[in-house]
Amino acid sequence: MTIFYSKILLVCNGKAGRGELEINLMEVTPPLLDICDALTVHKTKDKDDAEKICRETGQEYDLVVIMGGDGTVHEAVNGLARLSLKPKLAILPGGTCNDFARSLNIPMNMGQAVETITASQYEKDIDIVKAGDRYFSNFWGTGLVSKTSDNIDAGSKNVLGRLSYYISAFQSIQDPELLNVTITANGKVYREEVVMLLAANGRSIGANPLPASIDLEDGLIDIYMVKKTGFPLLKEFFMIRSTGEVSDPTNDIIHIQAPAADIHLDEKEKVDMDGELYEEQNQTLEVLKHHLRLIVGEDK
Ligand SMILES: Nc1ncnc2c1ncn2[C@@H]1O[C@H](COP(=O)(O)OP(=O)(O)OP(=O)(O)O)[C@@H](O)[C@H]1O
Repeated sequence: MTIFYSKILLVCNGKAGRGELEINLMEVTPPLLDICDALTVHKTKDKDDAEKICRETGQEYDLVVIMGGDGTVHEAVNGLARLSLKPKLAILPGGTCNDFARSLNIPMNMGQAVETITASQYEKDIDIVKAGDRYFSNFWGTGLVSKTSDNIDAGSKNVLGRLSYYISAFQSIQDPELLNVTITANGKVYREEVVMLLAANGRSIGANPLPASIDLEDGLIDIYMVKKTGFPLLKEFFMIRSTGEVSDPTNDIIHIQAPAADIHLDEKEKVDMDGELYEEQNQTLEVLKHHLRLIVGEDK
């Protein structure tokens, strides 16, 4: 049964992906027009534009569709998460990695992706994580994760696409820096020296599947503290395997699940949230259970 919308806002990132904006627009606008009274298309002119339009006008729409990559989705989530009346959200994979779209089982083919909206078969109320005064839908990471994103230059990302993530990861892996972290979660305190700290809500990073136990609807964030001795395992996980499973009999990667966590880093560090870089030292993460309603693809 097709749902009919009164007003749809389509926000597209003109700079995302491989410059295929016009082709993509021609593919997605006719089917979207078929399921609504009015379709507004907003092409971002600059960074932060998607966040601003979602925050300022999101309440006027019953569906917001983001056609862009994880950075544009991150902006939209930050614009919509703080609204009292939140529209439904749909993602069309117009970026390079499209990790959040992958986490939602949205097809990577644009024509098939728009069908997830027009067929309106599957929807989920998914968790969003509040991190200080920002929000993320997919992941928060520091150490190797943020170094990896820092090393990606826009040019190589466009040419090589997802491959550049592996190359960049490999480069930063020559010299893994150690971070001292203190995490308070579930009434316990963890003090660890790590090469990477990852808090995951979604199930994909750099187009790599993460462990299948991560769930977007469970009200919990999955935190991985990767010690130096866990580094070979991490490398194997990201570069060789792609099954989305991690086995760690030696406890070199500590995994906890919690509804909230206080993170203290001994020094201010670059933090990657959904592929966007921030600088943080103390950060409180709080899961907002079922905070946004998303159109999703069929469960695999
Ligand atoms: N019109 C614009 N001009 C400049 N920057 C923009 C514009 N619109 C969005 N941005 C920014 O461009 C960055 C990259 O966009 P986005 O993440 O959507 O694509 P991508 O990097 O190719 O995809 P992915 O993150 O999935 O690999 C984001 O930080 C976003 O905020």
